[in-house]
Amino acid sequence: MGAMSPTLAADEAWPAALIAAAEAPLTAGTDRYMRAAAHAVAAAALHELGEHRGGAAGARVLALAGGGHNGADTLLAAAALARRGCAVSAALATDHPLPGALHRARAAGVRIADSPREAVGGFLEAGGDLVLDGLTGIGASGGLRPRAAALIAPLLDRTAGSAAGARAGGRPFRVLAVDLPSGTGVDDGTLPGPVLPADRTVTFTCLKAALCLPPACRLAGRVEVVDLGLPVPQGPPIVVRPTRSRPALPSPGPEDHKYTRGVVGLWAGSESYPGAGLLAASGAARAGAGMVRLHAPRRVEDLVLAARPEVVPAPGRCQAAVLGPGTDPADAPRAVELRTVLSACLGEGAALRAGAPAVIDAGALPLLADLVARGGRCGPQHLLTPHAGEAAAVLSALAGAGRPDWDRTRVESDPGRAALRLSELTGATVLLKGSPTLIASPGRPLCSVPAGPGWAGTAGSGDVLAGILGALLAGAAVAWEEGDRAPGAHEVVPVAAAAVRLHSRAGRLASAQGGLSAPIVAMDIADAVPRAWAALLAGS
Ligand SMILES: NC(=O)C1=CN([C@@H]2O[C@H](COP(=O)(O)OP(=O)(O)OC[C@H]3O[C@@H](n4cnc5c(N)ncnc54)[C@H](OP(=O)(O)O)[C@@H]3O)[C@@H](O)[C@H]2O)[C@@H](O)CC1
Ligand SMILES: Nc1ncnc2c1ncn2[C@@H]1O[C@H](COP(=O)(O)OP(=O)(O)O)[C@@H](O)[C@H]1O
Repeated sequence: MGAMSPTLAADEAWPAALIAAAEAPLTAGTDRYMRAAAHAVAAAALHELGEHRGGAAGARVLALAGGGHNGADTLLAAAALARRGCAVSAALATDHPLPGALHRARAAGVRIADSPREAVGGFLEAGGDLVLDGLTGIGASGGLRPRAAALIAPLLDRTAGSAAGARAGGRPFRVLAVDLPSGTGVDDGTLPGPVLPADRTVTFTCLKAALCLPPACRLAGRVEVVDLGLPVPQGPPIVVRPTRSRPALPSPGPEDHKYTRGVVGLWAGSESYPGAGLLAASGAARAGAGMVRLHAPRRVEDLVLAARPEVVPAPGRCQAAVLGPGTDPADAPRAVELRTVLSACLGEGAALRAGAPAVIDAGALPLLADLVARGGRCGPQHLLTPHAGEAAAVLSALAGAGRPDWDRTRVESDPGRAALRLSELTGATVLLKGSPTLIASPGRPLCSVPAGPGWAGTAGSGDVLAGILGALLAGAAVAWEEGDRAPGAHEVVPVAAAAVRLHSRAGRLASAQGGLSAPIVAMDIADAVPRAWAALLAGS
């Protein structure tokens, strides 16, 4: 291991097996790293107790510990809290805890319960303050085994919502997860069984997929990545979660003009959903498109031009197409028009430059599924933007007769796999929208982009995103056109991620009212894009 090996990756996740293999040469035969992990957990616990009850002295803490190193971290953290004056009980889910850690916990005054289940009951009856969840870490597989699950069951009863939809709020105690919430699918973010939602997770060295991918990541609370001095695994991560890096936003210079900034061709809106045309046009215009050319029925044109006189309702060259926001599948002539443009983007026909970048949204997704089922193939420059229901429909359409079907519930319970599968089947870059939005592109790690506040999940919000994507894609496509080449996934994903980050940040800024979050409408998100742009460029 070279001296320069990084020891912290706060935005990237590797599979558990690679993490374990990278750290094994250093951790064998020493408890130095577990002590460092325990120190970080205890510090976070003291912070939680400070917020929750004003201090640690006399606080009631319950440590749930399993038989692996994660349980040992937790017992050592419990010992540290006992030394700070907390009343700490440990409920063990194993007959074989790591002996050194158990001994130290006992010596520090941690009460090791003879009946772990009674210890949990006692914690609840006494109005306990903080649970340390150290049942399992990266060494776990499958859902929690019965003995561990029995320890969290009474705590879950005090947690708002069902097990799958549970959230940390609305209960009288805080939960701090060690490395990751026990029982989550470590490498895929699924929920194979019950999980105690955390208010906060202290994780070590790098992120874990369970902390980036829904539904598991929604149960992790605030995530903190701690540097223990252990090496980050070599090779590409499985998930990246871009929150710190500067996003791929263009910065036009004096030599630029509207055409070098990129023209968006927008096929959006219908008699039934006219507003989608305006929202998508606003997203594109606000996100720096040099020009937006609108292709829409007269009613939509009138609506858009009344609010956005800069939009051009005439055909002409464009660098990226946005197809489908608010288009009506029942409008047959319009479907033919969309299909022609879509076919050209896939390289079959002359309506648009062959292989032209495109955002394929809402009403255009079933048309795309049909084209791919007939042998068409997308490239990474084609961005599919389904929500879970639309992803299920496209996956089902492509699965073929007699193959196991995807439905919305299956997509929602394993969105990472759904996004990867959809990208594999189509060749496209897939943005599976939600909180967070997942981006899958051929040969790339999954990218998980945190969402704005829940208020951003409002009608038309996806139309605004489609417009923002179109603007950034058109801007990037100017260079791809000049080079007369199709871009690789490594060039497209940063553009897509930047657009989602802009949308999320705009949602957050629009919703912010005096430190709290208030309702917004989709147009508020479009209007806040310039502020979001500046905030992201400033690195704030
Ligand atoms: N090594 C070090 O110095 C450092 C390690 N670090 C920490 O160690 C963690 C990794 O430790 P680990 O490899 O021991 O695995 P861990 O996650 O504790 O779980 C294994 C235990 O759980 C059990 N178990 C398995 N599946 C289960 C299930 N479904 N339901 C219930 N139980 C299940 C399994 O039982 P078994 O299969 O052996 O019977 C075994 O007892 C890592 O996440 C980080 O926190 C850091 O402190 C850095 C320094
Ligand atoms: N809970 C949530 N928190 C934040 N953003 C969300 C949430 N749910 C959905 N979103 C975002 O809202 C948008 C909804 O898109 P979509 O379902 O296509 O809406 P529409 O078709 O009405 O425009 C997506 O960008 C999605 O990521």
